[in-house]
Order: sequence, then structure tokens, then C-alpha cells
Amino acid sequence: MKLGCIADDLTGATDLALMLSREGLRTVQTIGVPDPDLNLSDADAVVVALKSRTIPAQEAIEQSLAAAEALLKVGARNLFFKYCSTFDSTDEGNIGPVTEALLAFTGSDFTLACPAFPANGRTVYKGHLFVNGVPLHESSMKDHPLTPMQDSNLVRVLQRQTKLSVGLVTFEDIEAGPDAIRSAFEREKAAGHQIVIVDALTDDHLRAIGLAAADLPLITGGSGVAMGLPAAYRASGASALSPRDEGFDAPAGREIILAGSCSSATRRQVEIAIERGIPALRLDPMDLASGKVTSQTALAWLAAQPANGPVLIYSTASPDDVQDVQRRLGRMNAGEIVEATLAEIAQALPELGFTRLIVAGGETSGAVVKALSVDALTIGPEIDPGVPWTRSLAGADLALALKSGNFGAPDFFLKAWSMLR
Ligand SMILES: Nc1ncnc2c1ncn2[C@@H]1O[C@H](COP(=O)(O)OP(=O)(O)OP(=O)(O)O)[C@@H](O)[C@H]1O
Ligand SMILES: O=C(O)[C@@H](O)C(=O)CO
Repeated sequence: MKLGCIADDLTGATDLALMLSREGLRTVQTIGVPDPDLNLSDADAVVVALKSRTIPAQEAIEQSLAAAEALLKVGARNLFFKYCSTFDSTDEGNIGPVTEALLAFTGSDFTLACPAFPANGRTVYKGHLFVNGVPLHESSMKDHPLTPMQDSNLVRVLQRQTKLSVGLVTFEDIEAGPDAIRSAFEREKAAGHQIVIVDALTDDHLRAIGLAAADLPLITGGSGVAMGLPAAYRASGASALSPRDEGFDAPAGREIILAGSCSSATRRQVEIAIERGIPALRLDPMDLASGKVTSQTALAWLAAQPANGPVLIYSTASPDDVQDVQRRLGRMNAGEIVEATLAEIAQALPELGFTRLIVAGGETSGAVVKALSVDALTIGPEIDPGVPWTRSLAGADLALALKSGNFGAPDFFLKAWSMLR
């Protein structure tokens, strides 16, 4: 196995696994540290999905090191730390502290940090992160409930999180290609920096960075910066990659969308699905909290729906509604009530013949996948940038599309099904 990856959330892990798989690595995703009995001998890359983005930094370090150890044990030669393309973090971490710990673990003194993902509108220019052309601190991420991003200068953002010195490699070096990028890394190292923020505006930039960085013991970033790694491994001949498994069959069965994300992309996708006539049930957190509506209510509703097309169960709501609910129930409590209900519904789905699931939202996906006891996934075709179909490797046989809140085109919930055989 060539690359061992540690992702700080579930849908982010799937995003990275898709990138590696699309570029030619046979990739398996595990939910949490892989079970020692799981056969990973065929994999070129393993992506371990953690839920460590917003937990205390020390816990994130411990979980990430446990994942790194497990990955080296199953043969990983290089490590990749995946975080969000909007650099979701606070001054306490966890990007800085985890990077520091993984650098020390690999015995290395240099790595890069690059969240750029141009296909999803995330670019880095002169060290500043832009989201669809808007500086990060002016984008909707400025109001994120857990990780409000109020500074788009990533050198400053990361420097506040780490005692390592943070440098910058700007697009002039990146444009000049892999040799210039390697020289820039040497220059930054000589200047005493151990982590460099790296500019990238295009996929060509990311591919050049991949070629320059492929030998680093640790790379950190969004899924974009992994784009060039498979080609670099092939070019170096260092690893004979496994032949690609082209087939992706989904188990036969009913189709359902569970949406617990309230991000703007999901809100639009829910609207469109309802407009186009997908039978839909809205879960109101206040009704769930009072017991007026339970998972049983939703299961009874499901039983009455036609079996020949997808159905939607959602708690998706506008920012004002979410704020109102959070004020009344508490932010964490509101989230947990919704997640617990969607998880209970998910647990009953295989029995009811549902084998094809789209789940919207990282936290929601975590809760649903746990309820279904899915602990590893193979990666299928891309539905939209950052979101593949996947298939469970053990337990109930399911096709799953785990969608980050802000990913996917407006018709995502309609078109995804047509890709399943
Ligand atoms: N109507 C609602 N009111 C309050 N909280 C809600 C509501 N609906 C869902 N939630 C909670 O909001 C959180 C949404 O987080 P989740 O990670 O699933 O989505 P996201 O943040 O859009 O996705 P991502 O993390 O992939 O960007 C969950 O904890 C969910 O339970
Ligand atoms: O990088 C991204 O934007 C996503 O993979 C993600 O991590 C969303 O939570």
C-alpha cells in the first residue's frame, strides 16, 4: 500500500477517497481506525475517516496518531492528513496540532498545507483562501456555528494554531512547475519554516504540486492536493499500482435520501427534490424534542410511500429556523436529537428493503453510517465533484452517497440514482 490517509470527518474522507480512486489508486475507506481483520492487501490507498474536526485538540492528536500507526502497520509508506477545503478550524486547532503530531510521528521536519479544490470553487492565492471567488472571511464560512473562519490569510490562521514556523509558496513558483516547487520547498526550509501554505488556482497547479510533493512523508490538505499523487507514483515507478476495479454494481432495492444538513447547497437540493415530486417528510426538531414525532412516525410514513422511486426524509431548515431551534433546545442538543432520529430511521432501513441511500451532511452521515454498522466502503463513480457512490464492504450490503453539506449540483438528489445499475 502506498498512501495512508487520515481525514477529520466522514464526508471529507469520502471526498479524498474519490479523488484517489478517480486518479487511479485502488482505495478503501474505513470508518474509524481499521479493524485488524479487514483485508486491505489489495488497496493502494486507505482513507481512515475520523470525527476529529471540532473535538479537543489533544483528542484529535490521539485519534490521528492511532490511525497513523494502524496505517503504517498495514503497509502505508506515506501519510496524508485531509481537512476541509474551507480550512475549518479554530485558533486552538485542529489542523495545526494534528499536523505537528503527524510530522513528529513520521520523523520528518517539513510538510505543506493546501486546501485548494478548484472544481468546488476553493482556490488559494498569495496564501489567501477564496470560496467561489470570495475571500474566506467574507464567505458563508464566516458564520459557521463551530468553526467561524474570519481570516482568509492561511499563513496567519495556521500560525495561530502551531508552534512550528509557517511559510508560503506562491503561485509564481507553482506555475513554474514541479522542479521550481521543489526548489521553493528547499528555500522555505532553509528559511526555517516547517509547514508551507501552497497556492493553487487550477487543477494543473495541483498536479504539479502532487509531482513535487509525492515523496514527502506527510502531506496535508483538501482532496485537491491529492490529485497529482497517483500520477507521481506511476511516474516514479516506485509502486506497481493495482489494476483498477472498474465495476460498480449497487445492490437491488429501494432508494432513500436522508438530509440532516442545513448548508445552502443541501437546502437547494431539498427544494428541487420536493419541486420535482419526490415524496418528502420534514422532521421538525421541536416535534422530535417533545416526542410528538418519533422515528416510528417516520417509518410508518415510509411504509405508505410508493416503492418504485426515491423518498426523502429531511430536517433541513433555513439559518433563521436553525437559530430559533438552537435558542430553544441548545445547539448541541438540537443537533443530537435530529442525528439520533435519523440514525434510528437508518437502522430500520435494510429490513424495509432500502439498500440505496444518499445522506446529506458530515455529522449526519457519521450518525447514519454508525447506526448501519458500516465500517468500510469501496469507492464507485463520481456523482459531483467530491461525492462518489460507495458500497459497504461488510455488514448490510448498501450503496451509499455521503454528501458534504456544501457539495453537489442543485439536482444532486435526482440525478445520483441514474448512475446505479
Ligand atoms: N432543523 C434543524 N435545526 C437545528 N439543527 C439541525 C436541524 N437539522 C439538522 N440539524 C443538525 O445540524 C447539524 C448539521 O451538520 P452536518 O455535518 O450533518 O451538515 P453540514 O454541516 O451541512 O455538512 P458538512 O459537515 O459536510 O459541511 C447536525 O448535527 C444536524 O443534526
Ligand atoms: O474538503 C471539503 O470541503 C469536504 O471534503 C469536507 O471536508 C466537508 O466537510
